[in-house]
Amino acid sequence: MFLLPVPEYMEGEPVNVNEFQELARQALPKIYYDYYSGGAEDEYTLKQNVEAFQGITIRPRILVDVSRIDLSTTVLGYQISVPILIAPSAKHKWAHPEGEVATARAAALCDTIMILSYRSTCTIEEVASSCNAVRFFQCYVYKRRDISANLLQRAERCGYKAIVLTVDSPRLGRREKDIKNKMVNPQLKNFEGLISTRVSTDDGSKIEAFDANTAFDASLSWKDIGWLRSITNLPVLLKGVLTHEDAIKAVEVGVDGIVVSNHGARQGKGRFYVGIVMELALLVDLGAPWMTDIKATILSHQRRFTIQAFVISSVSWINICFTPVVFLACTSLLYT
Ligand SMILES: Cc1cc2nc3c(=O)[nH]c(=O)nc-3n(C[C@H](O)[C@H](O)[C@H](O)COP(=O)(O)O)c2cc1C
Repeated sequence: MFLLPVPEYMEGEPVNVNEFQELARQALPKIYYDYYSGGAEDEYTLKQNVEAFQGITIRPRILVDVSRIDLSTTVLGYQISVPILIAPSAKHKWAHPEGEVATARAAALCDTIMILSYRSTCTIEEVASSCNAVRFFQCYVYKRRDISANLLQRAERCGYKAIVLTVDSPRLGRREKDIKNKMVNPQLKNFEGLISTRVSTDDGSKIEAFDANTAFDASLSWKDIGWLRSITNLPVLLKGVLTHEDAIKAVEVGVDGIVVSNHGARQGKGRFYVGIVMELALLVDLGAPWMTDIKATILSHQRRFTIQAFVISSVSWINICFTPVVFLACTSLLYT
């Protein structure tokens, strides 16, 4: 009988993804741990995200030759080793001194794509020069459009391959833990000389001013995709789509892909992950922050995708526009 070799276990090493979360809780100052792990308001949607994942089961088929498994796929034509991308997440330096540069190196090592957050703690240029990972750049649109244009054009010059426009946050979520911790948003290097990003909860401002609510352009609408197209030649993905109506609109305005996401329940009460996927699954942004078995998720995702293809089969162009991919966030917190 053939037995798989058991890797030597080092005392204290995590063997399950949930253990990383506990290690992070022990290692990080509470204010940062709460920032990374928290959700908006009463965290009801966050709990729903996690529970939805726990409810997913796999319908295994037997006697299939699995001696050679190839999980590689392509996203926007870029070959990656597994259908998992690193989702944009802000402020990696709060978890590790090397910040997003280390995350980009991890992406390169795993042969996948990193989406750099607009609100990163390393600059667009630092991350670009750190390794040869394929990188996308996530952005928000500020009232000061010149600032958004500045960052997008820098990303394009630095060889980022796509723009991921996050559209689920006309106003930022009210994260109660951050409010209680009196979290202070740092001045982000990408914005130096452009705008102050430093905001604190104890500077006399109201809770609504806690984050970038004063800077975000709440009037952003479908017509502005044209504006985005006019300032960049890169493909545009929309992140934060939660209904089939909006997915269809996204295709109509000519975006190159969508990311189904409720922002990890950080920006209010978007519909939770499984509910979204039952409506449509195109690019799937995982709704649970910590997963126990990534492979199981990919398999179940593919099964759901098949179901979705059936549900939306009358809208045949959707099948050719999108690649089924699982987006994973928080990777830097776990691995840097
Ligand atoms: C600490 C943290 C920061 C995030 N920052 C951003 C961001 O700057 N821009 C963005 O579009 N999404 C951001 N997100 C949302 C993620 O891209 C992703 O949608 C979310 O984490 C859901 O995936 P998960 O539940 O597997 O973590 C952030 C998520 C976390 C946890």
